[in-house]
Order: sequence, then structure tokens, then C-alpha cells
Amino acid sequence: MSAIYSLQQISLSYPQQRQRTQVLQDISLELAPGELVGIIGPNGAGKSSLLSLLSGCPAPDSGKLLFAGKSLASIPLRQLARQLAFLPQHNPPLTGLSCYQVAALGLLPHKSWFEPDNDYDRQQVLLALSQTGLLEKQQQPVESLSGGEWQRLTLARALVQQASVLLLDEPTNHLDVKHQHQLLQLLLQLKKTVICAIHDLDLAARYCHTLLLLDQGKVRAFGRPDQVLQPALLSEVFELPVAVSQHPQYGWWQVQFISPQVAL
Ligand SMILES: Nc1ncnc2c1ncn2[C@@H]1O[C@H](COP(=O)(O)OP(=O)(O)OP(=O)(O)O)[C@@H](O)[C@H]1O
Repeated sequence: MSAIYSLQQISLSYPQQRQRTQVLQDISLELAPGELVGIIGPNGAGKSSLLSLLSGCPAPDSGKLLFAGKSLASIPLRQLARQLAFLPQHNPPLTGLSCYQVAALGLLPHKSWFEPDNDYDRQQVLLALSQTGLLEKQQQPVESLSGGEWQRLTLARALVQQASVLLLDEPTNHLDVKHQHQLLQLLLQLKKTVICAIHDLDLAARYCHTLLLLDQGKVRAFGRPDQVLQPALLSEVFELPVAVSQHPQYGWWQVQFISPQVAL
């Protein structure tokens, strides 16, 4: 199956004072369609920067970035918005709208100016609110949502967008345990290409088909969870002793970092 994303020797830097800081270095990999891919790595490793790059902005300094075989930069924005949805870590605040209205913003790439919503559109919005557990809150003003509810609402908006690719920056970070599992199960059931930055390595191991371990802007490992979650590598990258084991009953990989005091 041909790759949904192909990255060839991608590098990215940001301007900082009079210099440029290198954030991603020489990244080459291919992402298969229909997979749940987890980007893991310490703070500042470049996870959000990579997701932004995959969304089309910013463009890489060098290298080739292909989306479904075409140069990502050559795809018109509106066309791209129908194919991919990006949920950054920090969303611009929205006020004065209900949950329903925010979820319905996902319809915009499919509409012309002033085109009213039809029954199908309304069904899509209600389905997404239901999938994210927010149906009962559809009339609630967004300002009054909790952090986790707001996070689920941004996913609802992305689902309404009906993009085949979801780029999610730490989609579980405000969610309680039940909602973390529900969200990841939903992402698996959607059978879309989902690429998400995620800090919880146990959740990543359990739900992601593929993991990408970034450290200081470089790919340290890329493959199945059991290939990537190597204790020596994790210990070096996260600078903590670590134990990796398999759940005796379910076979899931589990990662336990050991606090330095215990290790001494
Ligand atoms: N717009 C910017 N201008 C300058 N530097 C930036 C900019 N955005 C990110 N950086 C820097 O790039 C590096 C990578 O940041 P990025 O947000 O991609 O890391 P991350 O792996 O997502 O981190 P975290 O786990 O903390 O969210 C960091 O050192 C950050 O300070």
C-alpha cells in the first residue's frame, strides 16, 4: 500500500534572535494509511513541530514532503482542509458559541459561503458530538466547558470535517482515564490515518500500530511498539532508568520509569 506521507531528509528550523534553531533534522520515513501512529519523546523533542509540518505549515527548510504522492505544498488549502484535520496543543479561544456551533465549524471546508446546513450536515454534527460524549452538552456555551470537554469538542469538530487524516497534538492530556481509553478506542475504530503526539507510553504502546520516537529533532526509532520501546533506548532518551514488560494476561507492553531515588 502506498504511503499517505513520505518524508525525505526533512529539516526544520525556527528563527531565534539573529540565528535559526534547528528543530527537526534529516527525517526520512513513510507513514502507511489507516494506521494510528504515536509520536513520543521528551519535551522539546520536536513532536508538535513535526505535526505542524505534516499539516502543511510551516514548510520544511529542506527535504521532500509528499502527501498521498503529491508535494504537500502544492495542494490548495481548501482541498487540504477536506483531507486532513489538525488539532494543535493550544487552540485559539472561542467564545459566544455553543458546543453544537463549534462542532459545526468542521463543515466549513465542504461548504460555499452562506450555504445553509442540511439534514445530513446536522446528522454529522450530532454523530460527532455523540461519539465524543458531548451530545447532552450541545447547547452549552463553550466558555463553560471543562478542559477535557473542550478537548473532546475539538475532536468532534475534526470528525465533522470528515478528513481521512487526523493530526492530534496530545489529544489525551486533559482527559480522565476513562475518556483517554474511549478516545483512543474511537480513533482506532475510525480506521482513519491518525498521527498523534502522546506522552503516556503505556497508552501509546497499547493503542498505536506504529511509534515514532523523537529526541532533539531526530528520529531515534520508528516501528511497532515492541520494536521502539527498548529499555536501553528509552532510558537514554528520557534520562531515567526504565523497565519494559508485557502484561501477563493481555500481552500489552508496559513502561515503568524508575525514579532516580529508587534506582540508587
Ligand atoms: N515558533 C517557534 N519559534 C522558536 N522555537 C520554537 C517554536 N516552536 C517550537 N520551538 C522550539 O522547538 C523545539 C521543539 O518544540 P516542539 O513544540 O515541537 O516540541 P515537543 O516535542 O512537541 O515538546 P512538548 O512535549 O513539550 O510539547 C523546542 O525547543 C521549542 O522551544
